[in-house]
Amino acid sequence: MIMNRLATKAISAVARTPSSRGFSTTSAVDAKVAVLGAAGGIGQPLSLLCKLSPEVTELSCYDIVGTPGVAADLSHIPTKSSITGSLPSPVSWPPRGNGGLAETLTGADVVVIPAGVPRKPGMTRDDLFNTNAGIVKTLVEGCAEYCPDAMIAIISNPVNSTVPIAAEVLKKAGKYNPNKVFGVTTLDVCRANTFVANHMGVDPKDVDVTVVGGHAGITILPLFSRVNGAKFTDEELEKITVRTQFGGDEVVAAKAGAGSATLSMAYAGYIFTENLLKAIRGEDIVQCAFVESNLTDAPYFASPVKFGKDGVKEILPLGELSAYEKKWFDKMMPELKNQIKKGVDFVNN
Ligand SMILES: NC(=O)c1ccc[n+]([C@@H]2O[C@H](COP(=O)([O-])OP(=O)(O)OC[C@H]3O[C@@H](n4cnc5c(N)ncnc54)[C@H](O)[C@@H]3O)[C@@H](O)[C@H]2O)c1
Ligand SMILES: O=C(O)C[C@H](O)C(=O)O
Repeated sequence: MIMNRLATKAISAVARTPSSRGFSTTSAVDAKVAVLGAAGGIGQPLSLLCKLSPEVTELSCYDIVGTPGVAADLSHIPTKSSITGSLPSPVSWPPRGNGGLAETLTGADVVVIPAGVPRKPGMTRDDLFNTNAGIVKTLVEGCAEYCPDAMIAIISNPVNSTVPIAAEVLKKAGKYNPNKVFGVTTLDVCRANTFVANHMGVDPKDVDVTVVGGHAGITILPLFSRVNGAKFTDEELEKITVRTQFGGDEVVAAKAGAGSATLSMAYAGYIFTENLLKAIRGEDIVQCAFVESNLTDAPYFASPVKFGKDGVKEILPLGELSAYEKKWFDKMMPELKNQIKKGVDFVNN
């Protein structure tokens, strides 16, 4: 329930904000958000949503291409947040300062990372590892140097490996705070909510599915047994569970070589980010996230997490799984642990 209430509130905030007449005055405290990979399929709409958000006062967009244009474009939207766009070289919009990662990250409260290549049909998320592991490593090294206290929200796939990569990079730099590094699994929750609401014939805002595990195929485990009033035949439950686990593949297939989910991910990334900013401002927030965790014998696990101003405040108990969910849980664990280990080894070997 909590996440959906927040999602609804967040959307109504957006709906109010982009008036050509005025500027939102909702946020009381300055908050800088940096989007790394901001010129990409996710990065552009995510940056747009951040520019519209009353929770963001400063938005810095970074990519290896295109960000001066993205920033100049977004800067014409009449919301009160300031905006910059930087490339790795000292090129930025507006043309001042040194650009680069240093300017992008210095002073950031939240860093959101959708940088990296997306899947094509026939690929798994793990097939992205060779390219994206290095990208995430370099960007998080920048975070360690320029914004060691920021919360880091990782979207780049494979999330089950890129989050451990980020943690190991920060450990090496002596800057790791496990409460401030998260993999974004919100899109799995969005999909589960949408699919179950369609099944039940209710408004998606009235359901909030807990999704645990990781973010790849069978490591995604939606706990539909906890949805009040939901009734499934065995066949229906299997269908909706597998559809949630492989929702990403559905989009990759439909895009037919042009990438993976971007618009729904921008929405999900924005909800996650805005919730972090609300937590920083003192609201108690509960949302699912892939974090360092001792709930299971996997060192990282996605589950409902309570967030406060310093990041993770409490990882909520997993609770009891149904027999059907336990079957998936047992199947998922070896895969999840392998993908985590692959990320840890990438930095240390
Ligand atoms: N966590 C999730 O639920 C989820 C959902 C959808 C997509 N994703 C992942 O998000 C990533 C991005 O997807 P997309 O569709 O936006 O891809 P995209 O190719 O459209 O955009 C990626 C952007 O990253 C930039 N980039 C590459 N190397 C960079 C670097 N070193 N520094 C800064 N920027 C760099 C590219 O220039 C590009 O603009 C993919 O890995 C995809 O699998 C995750
Ligand atoms: O499926 C993908 O490769 C992108 C993303 O992880 C998703 O779940 O949509």
